[in-house]
Amino acid sequence: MAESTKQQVMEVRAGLSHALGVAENALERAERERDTAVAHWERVRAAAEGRERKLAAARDERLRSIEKWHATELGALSGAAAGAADRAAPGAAGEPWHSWDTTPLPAAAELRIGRLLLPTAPGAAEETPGRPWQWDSPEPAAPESPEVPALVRLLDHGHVVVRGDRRLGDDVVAGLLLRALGTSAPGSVQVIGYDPEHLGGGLAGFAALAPARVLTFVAPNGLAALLDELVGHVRRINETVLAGEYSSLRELHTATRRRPEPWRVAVLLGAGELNRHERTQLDRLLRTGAACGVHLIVHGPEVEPAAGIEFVTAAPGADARMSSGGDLPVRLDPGPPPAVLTATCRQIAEAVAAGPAPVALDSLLPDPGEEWRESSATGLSAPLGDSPQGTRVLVTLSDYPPHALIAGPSGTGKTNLIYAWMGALAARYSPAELAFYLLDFKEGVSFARFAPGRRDQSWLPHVRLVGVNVNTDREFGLALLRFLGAELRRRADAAKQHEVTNLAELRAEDPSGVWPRIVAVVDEFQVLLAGRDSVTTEAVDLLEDLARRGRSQGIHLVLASQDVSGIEALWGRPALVAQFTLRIALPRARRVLAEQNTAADSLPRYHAVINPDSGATDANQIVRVPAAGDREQWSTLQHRLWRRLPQNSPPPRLFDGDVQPRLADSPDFRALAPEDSPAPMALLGETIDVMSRSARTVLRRAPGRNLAVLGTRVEEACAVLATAGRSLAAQHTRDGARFSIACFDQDAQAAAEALHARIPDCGWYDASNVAWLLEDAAAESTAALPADRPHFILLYAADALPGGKVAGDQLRTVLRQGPERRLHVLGWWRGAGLLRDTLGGQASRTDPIGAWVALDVHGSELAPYYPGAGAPNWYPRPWRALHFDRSVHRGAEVIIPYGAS
Ligand SMILES: Nc1ncnc2c1ncn2[C@@H]1O[C@H](COP(=O)(O)OP(=O)(O)OP(=O)(O)O)[C@@H](O)[C@H]1O
Repeated sequence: MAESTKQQVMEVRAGLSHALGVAENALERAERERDTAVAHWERVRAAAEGRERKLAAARDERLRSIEKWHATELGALSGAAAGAADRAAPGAAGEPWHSWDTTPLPAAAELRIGRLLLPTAPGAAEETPGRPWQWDSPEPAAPESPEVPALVRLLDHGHVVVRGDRRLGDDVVAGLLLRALGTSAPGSVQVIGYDPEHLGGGLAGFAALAPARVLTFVAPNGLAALLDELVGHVRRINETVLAGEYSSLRELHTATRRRPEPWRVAVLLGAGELNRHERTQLDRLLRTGAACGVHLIVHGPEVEPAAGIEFVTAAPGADARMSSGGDLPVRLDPGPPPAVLTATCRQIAEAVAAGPAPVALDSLLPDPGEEWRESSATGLSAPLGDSPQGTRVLVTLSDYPPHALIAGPSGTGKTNLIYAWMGALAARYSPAELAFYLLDFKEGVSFARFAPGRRDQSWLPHVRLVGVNVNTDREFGLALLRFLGAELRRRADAAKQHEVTNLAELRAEDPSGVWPRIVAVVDEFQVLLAGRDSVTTEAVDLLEDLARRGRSQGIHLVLASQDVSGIEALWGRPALVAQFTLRIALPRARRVLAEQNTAADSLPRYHAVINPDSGATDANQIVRVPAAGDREQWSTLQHRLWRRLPQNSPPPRLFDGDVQPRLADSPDFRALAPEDSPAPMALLGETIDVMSRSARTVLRRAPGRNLAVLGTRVEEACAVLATAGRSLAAQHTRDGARFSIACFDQDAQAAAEALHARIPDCGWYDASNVAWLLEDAAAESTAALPADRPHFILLYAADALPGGKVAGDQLRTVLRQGPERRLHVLGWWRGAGLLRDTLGGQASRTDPIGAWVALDVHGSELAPYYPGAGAPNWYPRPWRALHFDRSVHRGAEVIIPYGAS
């Protein structure tokens, strides 16, 4: 190969290697530059990432703090809302149904219908990403934030209109009503239902309230009347209760703590169209009712939004709304469980039927140590209780009103009212200022507590007389009236003497005299006036006189009656009734107030209408009477007053018609002493009188001075003869009189023997030897001169005298002629006709029997032994006898034989 070629190859090679070298250098440089650029990029990117991270961290941090703040703030707000709700709706107003119970509150509360669904923080809503906020969980699981109840204002605030789903709306209405009832005192919420579609079915769960009239229904056509009535209440309350002084009952309650009117909640259900009048009245009530405690719950009729009206839209789930909650969803509570509803209604009805808790008697009394400070010179005044407005109601007896008429059906508290009144008077006036005379014609012993008894020896110091169990002894009423009549005359005489006209003046003129005002209380007085007989006639005359003239002499009558007949008994005597200007009516009392005055019809239990103006409506005062019936409470007062009495003060006279008096207790018997009086006195029994006096017949030396006891009742006949025998014996020394007893009835043997044993040297005769006695007595009776000592012959069953005509003639001789010669027969005949036989048959004269005591013998049978044409008015009754003595009596008197003593 040529050199040049070689050369050329070498040159090419050199050129190539040079070029390669250059290229390698360039590559190397380029690669370095690339590395530098990559490193730079890497740095920039790292820096960028770092920055991004920092920013994200900062953002996250910020977000977290925002969320935290939000959650805290929301929690605090819902906590505050829940707390406020608890305060606004405590107890039964807000408690869930499962733990619900009634809790009467001092003031009206807001009422829960469900709960407000508040927004919650996003952290609590993981399941629904993408939504910044969510409504809290519809499940009943406890929400994160405290539950905020949805509350509506009803009582004392406004009205509630429920719309939307009918069934859920019914639940809202039921819940609201139950909470309203459960948060107020029983009876203070009255519900009136208008349910034309379901005829009350919409409020069926509340049916238990109906008997207590806490719930009433109006008829389907009664809406207008109901609205009119409610408007009437609003007008009346505005005029007479708020009377310009308060703007609402709520304000009145806040100022005085009193609530004189109930809340009236009218529930209007159904979707009927309202007519113009109804619409106008409804609008009136919506505007003005709440201030007067008249509230509407409307679930049906359309109502325009207005202040004070809460609109609740019932819907399931979270779709319910209430107007005061804005857009916040409401989850409504279910309706109250039926068991809770019925149990509560029953409990409320029972509480209403049982009436309000009694007030204590102490509330009427002055403080201990302050008793007996008042003067009765011008009248007697004492509180009887509080009015519904909380003011004291004073009851006065004076010149006007002088007398009182009290009426109330049995069990309404008439006796209690009398006790309370007496207690209030007795604590204020001393016995020198006030005296009570008490008579109870009711069966029972209600006034007995005022007199000493076996268990309690104390008595009410003012009480001078207590008559109990006198329902068959109308004569005792008469005796009281006679006694008061005599006292009236005594006072009138004293007034004349001092030239004064009334008690106040008499007391001023005669400061040392004791002139207490007398209050005579006659319970069930109509018994006294029942019957067309001499007792009624005389009682009415006496009553009339006392009522008319007693006023100025300080004698006050208080007549009480439980039934209308009591008042009717007086009704034919307008002049008498007119004097009884103080009228007291207990619940449902009839005729005691003026005819148009119906206040007693709507009186609650333990209340009374006090009316000092003859029952005129304007003078009504309602009073809540305290409980005075409780023996404990009463005896505390009685003992307190009794201890103030001076030692040895006499107890009152207690006349108990059920108790047989004892001869040994008779003041007249105890006063007897042997004195050989020419007019020995045979006591016979106790008279029915204010003073405990013994009936007597005087066996002086005069024709007819014999005594006949007539009737078949052995025990009573023996009691009368024993009384006569013992009292006669007590008036003679051992030899001062001769006593002979003859007994022809086996049943009377023991009693006759007992008397025989009590009388010293008393002769004893029976069928075997009575002939001697009669022979002897007949001879004495026809002797020329009277005996030097009396001879009392006591014959038991004289009609069974043996010895035929001879003995009969002898006895007749003794009866006719003996008394003039100091021989007196005290005989028991077992019938009025049998006595007539002894005297000689139908045509015979009866004047040998100057005195008689009749037992179970009818008045008509006594006619022959009674002067004039008539017969005494007498219907036999156990352990009572009729006594008549020609020498002293105008009419016969009822007596009570002395019992075994
Ligand atoms: N104001 C009252 N507060 C509490 N209890 C009362 C009150 N008034 C009466 N009661 C109670 O009611 C019952 C009946 O009362 P009360 O005997 O006075 O009636 P009444 O009208 O006299 O009845 P009756 O004529 O049948 O005797 C009693 O048990 C009594 O204790």
